[in-house]
Amino acid sequence: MPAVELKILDERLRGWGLPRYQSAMAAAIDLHACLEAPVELAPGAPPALISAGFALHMADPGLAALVLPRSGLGHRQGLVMGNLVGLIDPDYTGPIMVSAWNRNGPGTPPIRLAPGDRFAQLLFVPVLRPDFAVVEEFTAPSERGAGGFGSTGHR
Ligand SMILES: O=c1ccn([C@H]2C[C@H](O)[C@@H](COP(=O)(O)OP(=O)(O)OP(=O)(O)O)O2)c(=O)[nH]1
Ligand SMILES: [Mg+2]
Repeated sequence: MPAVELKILDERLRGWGLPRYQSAMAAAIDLHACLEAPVELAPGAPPALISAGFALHMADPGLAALVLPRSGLGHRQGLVMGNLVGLIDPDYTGPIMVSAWNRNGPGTPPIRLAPGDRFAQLLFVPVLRPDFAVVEEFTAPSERGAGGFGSTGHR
């Protein structure tokens, strides 16, 4: 696949590590928190919008990227995304931003983030963009029909 253009917006990334896969088969690249100073995310506080310090131009309608929590931080510490999943469009050329949210309940300690911390990850995904045929009735029968939301049971 052709290389995706990437612009470094924060020179500190050159020291922290340019966007890269952390292992031979890692699916996502880790994002560094491009902060000026450490921040504390208090439980229940609104998410903080933090730059990942670079911009992309995927320029391919068949491509997009998702901003996801890192499993360890999300599961153990409660650091997740305020938008749950961030979507980066292939025509977006601004800084990759991460909505960092402490999902823990009241009375728990704040989550501390320091400049350069790897605090989220970016997963590239293929995108399908079908055209739509507006119809009055669906042409083909469907075994499921309108059944959803647990209609097939639990066991
Ligand atoms: O976590 C995120 C989510 C979005 N974006 C950027 C890239 C994305 O392409 C753009 C728009 O995102 P989205 O379409 O999800 O948000 P919107 O609220 O619909 O904004 P817009 O009206 O600009 O499409 O914002 C980020 O940098 N980080
Ligand atoms: Mg949008």
